[in-house]
Amino acid sequence: MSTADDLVTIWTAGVDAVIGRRAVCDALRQHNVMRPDAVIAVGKAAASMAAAAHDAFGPLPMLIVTKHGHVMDAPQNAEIIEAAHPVPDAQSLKAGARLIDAVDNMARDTHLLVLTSGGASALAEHLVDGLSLNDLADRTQALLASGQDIHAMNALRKDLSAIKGGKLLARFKGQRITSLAISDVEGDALGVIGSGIGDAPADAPFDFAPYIVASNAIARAAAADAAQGVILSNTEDLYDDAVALAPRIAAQVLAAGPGLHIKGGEPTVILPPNPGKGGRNMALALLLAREIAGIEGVQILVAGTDGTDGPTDAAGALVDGHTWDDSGSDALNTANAAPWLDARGALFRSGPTGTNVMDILIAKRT
Ligand SMILES: Nc1ncnc2c1ncn2[C@@H]1O[C@H](COP(=O)(O)OP(=O)(O)OP(=O)(O)O)[C@@H](O)[C@H]1O
Ligand SMILES: O=C(O)[C@H](O)CO
Repeated sequence: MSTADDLVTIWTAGVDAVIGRRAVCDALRQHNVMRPDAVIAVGKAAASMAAAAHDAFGPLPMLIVTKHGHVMDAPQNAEIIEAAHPVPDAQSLKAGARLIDAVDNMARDTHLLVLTSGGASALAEHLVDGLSLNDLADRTQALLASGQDIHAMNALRKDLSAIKGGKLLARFKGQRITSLAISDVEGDALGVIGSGIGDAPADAPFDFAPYIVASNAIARAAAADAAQGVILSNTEDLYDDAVALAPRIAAQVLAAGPGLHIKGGEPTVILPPNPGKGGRNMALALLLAREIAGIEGVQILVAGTDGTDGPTDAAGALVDGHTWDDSGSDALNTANAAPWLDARGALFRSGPTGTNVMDILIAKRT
């Protein structure tokens, strides 16, 4: 097996350990979750998470809200709304209205199972008074280009929303909510994942049982287990601007001997006006390619665990000492890493994965 295959194999082992269907299936068993009366699933992993509920309990009233193209595992009886990501569209508002309608109409003895995963912030929305869809789309575009981290972005999103930050579940008049979430945020807080669409207000009158069922840490541990080589580091420290991260990561890898480094998190990027095509993983990969240019025996894979990096069809990229040439500077300045990396065979396409635990980087030095 080539080194490139090794990195993809290790990354894939990490992602496989946190697939929605598997994570929810394990959690339902571990926490002895009783059969719910209804299921609401929102996020990029919603279909996969909902499939586990169907596996465990059979057909149930189910509403799934997910990103276009991420419906592969959805149970047949489920109502499915596909919406845009990362910038909300009219479908996101349709999803928000349906979620409100569904929760409002639940009977007093209802046990509701809520399944949340990353992407939910964009995929479902009900606007506060005075805000239009265009306003929301413009504000979201500006936020995404600003280089702010997800905690800062979602604090703002909660203020603009009538369903985020516990507001959807505050409407519930039933008996019990079990809320299972796959975390794609630093610190794994339910109130931040999907801007807290699966969270309940502190004074909720119903029984509320929240659990985080998958995370970046779990995926990285599984990746480390699957690796043959020596693991030199396994850390969740990809939380900075990609421009600042690249030299730090390269220095760490080059200073260490042969072996593997695994990193998790979510780098940020500041986009120029009218950016080209790319994502934060591709931007980081391109910057790393420049750092390791001409050096033999180093390979780095960095990719989003949901299978899509920014508005592209690839998860990320795999670079080595031969990837970089000076035309890469232009791709960096115009945020156009996707076509540049694609032309060099460096893009990594996994397809939608059924999970979303931020990004994973694997660096190998031989
Ligand atoms: N041309 C580009 N080059 C680099 N990064 C880009 C480009 N276009 C968009 N991005 C970045 O892609 C990010 C959105 O990525 P993506 O669609 O993978 O969502 P995400 O952050 O994983 O979403 P969520 O957290 O909601 O699941 C934004 O932070 C944005 O800055
Ligand atoms: O949807 C969101 O808000 C992000 O993916 C974080 O969960």
